[in-house]
Amino acid sequence: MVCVCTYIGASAQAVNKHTTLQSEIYNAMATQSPTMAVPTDAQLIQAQADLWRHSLCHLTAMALRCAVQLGIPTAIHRLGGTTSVSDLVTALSLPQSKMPYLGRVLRLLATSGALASPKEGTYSLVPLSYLLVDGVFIDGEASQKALLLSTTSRYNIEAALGLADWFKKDITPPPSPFEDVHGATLFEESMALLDPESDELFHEALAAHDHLGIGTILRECHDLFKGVQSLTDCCGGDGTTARAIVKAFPHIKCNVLDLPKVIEKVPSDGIVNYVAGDLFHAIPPAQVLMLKLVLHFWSDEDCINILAQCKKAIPSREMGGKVIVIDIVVGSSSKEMLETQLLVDMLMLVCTRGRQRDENDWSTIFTKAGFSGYKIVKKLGPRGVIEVYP
Ligand SMILES: C[S@+](CC[C@H](N)C(=O)[O-])C[C@H]1O[C@@H](n2cnc3c(N)ncnc32)[C@H](O)[C@@H]1O
Repeated sequence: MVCVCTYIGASAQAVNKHTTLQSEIYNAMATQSPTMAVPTDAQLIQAQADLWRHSLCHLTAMALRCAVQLGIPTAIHRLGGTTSVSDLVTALSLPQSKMPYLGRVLRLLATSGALASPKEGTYSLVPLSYLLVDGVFIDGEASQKALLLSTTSRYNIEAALGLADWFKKDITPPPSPFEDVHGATLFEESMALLDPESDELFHEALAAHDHLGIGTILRECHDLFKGVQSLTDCCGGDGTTARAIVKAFPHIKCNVLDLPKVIEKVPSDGIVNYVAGDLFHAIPPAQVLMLKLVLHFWSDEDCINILAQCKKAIPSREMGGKVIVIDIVVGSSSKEMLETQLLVDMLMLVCTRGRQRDENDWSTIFTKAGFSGYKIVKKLGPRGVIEVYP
């Protein structure tokens, strides 16, 4: 690294006009950041390009949102999986005059990996965009359209725009930036009162997010359920996960615990036993409890309280007692995967009071809740499947 002072000193010795100008620029930078090494010309050009990318990447999300709102993934699917821009314009009944503009949106989406472009001017689905096709079915309804539309909704964007103001306020316990900006809490009555349509979209998005992947877990972590006689899925909603478990392991007796307002809307199915309650107060006992995509929604203190309730509801480790936690475990050798995990953590920061945790965080919480040990059984993409032992 070249120290600022040395660099400026060297520039000052040069005599031509160009270097004098450069020296002035470097001097101005050095005044602002005396410890930062002055970037070279190549670094400056790269830094400017990187800055453009960082400050404009929300437009990739907006381009994807626009594609979903126009029904592009579904249209490509119906056209056989690959299509030209002109066929897409016709299929979507868009004005022909918009064809060049649509081509530019599709080009960005292909470059960012949301579509593929097998040859110039043609576009096809990739697994990501396949998840945005209407009615796509993989181990159940798998379309993630609602998730995309909710994370890019004006409510989420406005909450993120309020982040700097939120940091300056000293309120204990802090509301989320979402609550601070909108005066309503995601997934609660206040949001339904503020905007029933968006509240419905947020719930649809949550269900889409939570339901995708149980089939993979059951296939990849078969041993997790070996010898299990009974299981309570805590915060199991409408029982989608529990029914999938019973389908794969018919001998397991499954309970689903959720709030009364959720359970009263679930028709009994003769497959799963639905229990209305609050996991902070009492959990229906079982050999194994499952907390799938639950704890990231809560603070560390709440997680410890929830896990302490779990411990009361299971038998000893020798009797097969355990809690299965399925949640993000932050940390990956892939920069892209780590960035994904941290972006989801930012989503939690902006919209909820929860957070994503690394292995160290998880270990601390398990110990504080009185558990004797844990094992990360499998990492599935950004998530980990963890067994926690009493
Ligand atoms: C994100 S979690 C559900 C994730 C779910 N386990 C899955 O993987 O599909 C949301 C659920 O937690 C439920 N819930 C929230 N607070 C609860 C509480 N105190 N006791 C029981 N259920 C609760 C909500 O009603 C909602 O159904």
